[in-house]
Amino acid sequence: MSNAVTYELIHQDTRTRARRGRITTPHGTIETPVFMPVGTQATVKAMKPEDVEATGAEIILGNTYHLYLRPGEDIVREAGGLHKFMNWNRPILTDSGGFQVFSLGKFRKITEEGVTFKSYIDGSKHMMRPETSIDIQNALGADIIMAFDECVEYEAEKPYVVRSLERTTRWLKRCKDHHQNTEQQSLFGIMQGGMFKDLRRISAEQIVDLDLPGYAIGGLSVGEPKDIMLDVLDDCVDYLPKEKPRYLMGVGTVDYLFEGVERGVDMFDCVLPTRLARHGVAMTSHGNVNIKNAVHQRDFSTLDPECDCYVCRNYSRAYLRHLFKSNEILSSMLLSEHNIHFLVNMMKNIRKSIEEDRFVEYKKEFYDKYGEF
Ligand SMILES: N#Cc1ccc(CCNc2nc3cc4nc(N)[nH]c(=O)c4cc3[nH]2)cc1
Ligand SMILES: [Zn+2]
Repeated sequence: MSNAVTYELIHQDTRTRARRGRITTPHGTIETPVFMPVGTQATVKAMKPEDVEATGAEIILGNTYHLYLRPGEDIVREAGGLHKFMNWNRPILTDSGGFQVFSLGKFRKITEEGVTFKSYIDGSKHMMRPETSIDIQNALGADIIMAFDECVEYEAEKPYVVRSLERTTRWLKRCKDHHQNTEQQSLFGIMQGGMFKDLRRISAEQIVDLDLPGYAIGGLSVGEPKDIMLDVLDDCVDYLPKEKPRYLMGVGTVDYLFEGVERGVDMFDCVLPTRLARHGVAMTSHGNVNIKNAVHQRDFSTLDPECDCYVCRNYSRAYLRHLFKSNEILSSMLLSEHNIHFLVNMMKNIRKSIEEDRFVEYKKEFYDKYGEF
C-alpha cells in the first residue's frame, strides 16, 4: 500500500545534522525544515487563509480535540473535509488530541482502552480511544495525521514514563490497524520517553518497527529547562530514520527552531507566533518588540526593517501600538500576519543556508542580531 506522504533528502549540511528536504503530500509539497502555523479551530487565529498563504506557509495544523468538541467531525466531514471547510487548499496536519486532552480537558482517567475527559467547553464527559482519534482525523481529512499518544508531564517518575510509553506504543499499533485511508492520509508515530534518553531509545525502536511514513518527537516543550530539552534532543533525533520526516512537536521560539534544525529536525509547530501577536508582541530580527510600550507612541518607523511583509511595508510602530491600545481587531490581524511571515521567512533563509553549506554562519549572524533569548 503506497503512502500519501513521502520525504526526499535534498542536501545534508556538511558540519551539522541540519538537512534540507522536501515532503510530498496529496495537497502539495512542503520544503523542509518547515515551521507550521497552528490553526486549532479550523483557522489560524485572526488570519484569512489567503493571508496565511501570502506569508509563504505551506502547511498548517488543526486539532482533533478541539474540532471534535466543536463543531464536531461530522459537520466537517459533511462540508467535504477540513480543507474545504476552512478554504485551505495546501497540506494540513492534525494533532491527535493526546496532548490537548491532557493539557486542556479536566481529564478523569486514563486506561488501556483510552482517556475519559471533560470538555473544556461545557464540562460534558467524553471518551477518546486511539480508534476514535483516527476516525475523527479520517473525517477531517488532513494529509498527515498523528497517533493518539500520552504526552507525559515534565518530571514524571521513570517507572510511570516506562508504563506510559509502552501503552503509547500499543495505542500506536491500534491507530495503525484502524487507519485504512493510507493513500490519502499518512499516519505519523510519536516518540515518548520523558527526559530519559534510554527510554527515548526504547520508544523509538518500538515505533520505528511499525514502519510509518514519518515520526514525531513528543513529550518535549512541556516546561522542561532548555538545557534538558536540548540534551534529550541531542540523542533522540538520531533514534529516528533518516529517510523519513522528523517532527518536533510544540516548538516555535527562534532559538529552539535553530537548535532543532541543527540536530536534524525537519518539522516544527507552535501557537506562539499568533498567541504573542494577540498579546501585542511582535517577533523581529532584533528580538521581540512589545508594541504596547510607550517608547513606540511616536515611533513612525517600521516594525522590523529587515522584514518585507505587508505589515512592515505599510504600517508604523506608532499605528500598531494605537491599534493594540485601542483593542482593535486589526491589531491581532496585522501582528499575527507579521509573526507568521517572520518565522516562515526565517525557515526559508535557514533552508537556503543549508543548501549553501553556511547554516553555522547563518545561525551565528542571526543570534548576534537577535540579542539574548
Ligand atoms: N504561546 C505559547 C505556547 C503554548 C504551548 C507551548 C508548548 C507546546 N508544546 C507541546 N505541544 C505538543 C503537542 C503534542 N502533541 C502530541 N500528540 N503529543 C505530544 O507529546 C505533544 C507534545 C507537545 N509539546 C509553547 C508555546
Ligand atoms: Zn513584517
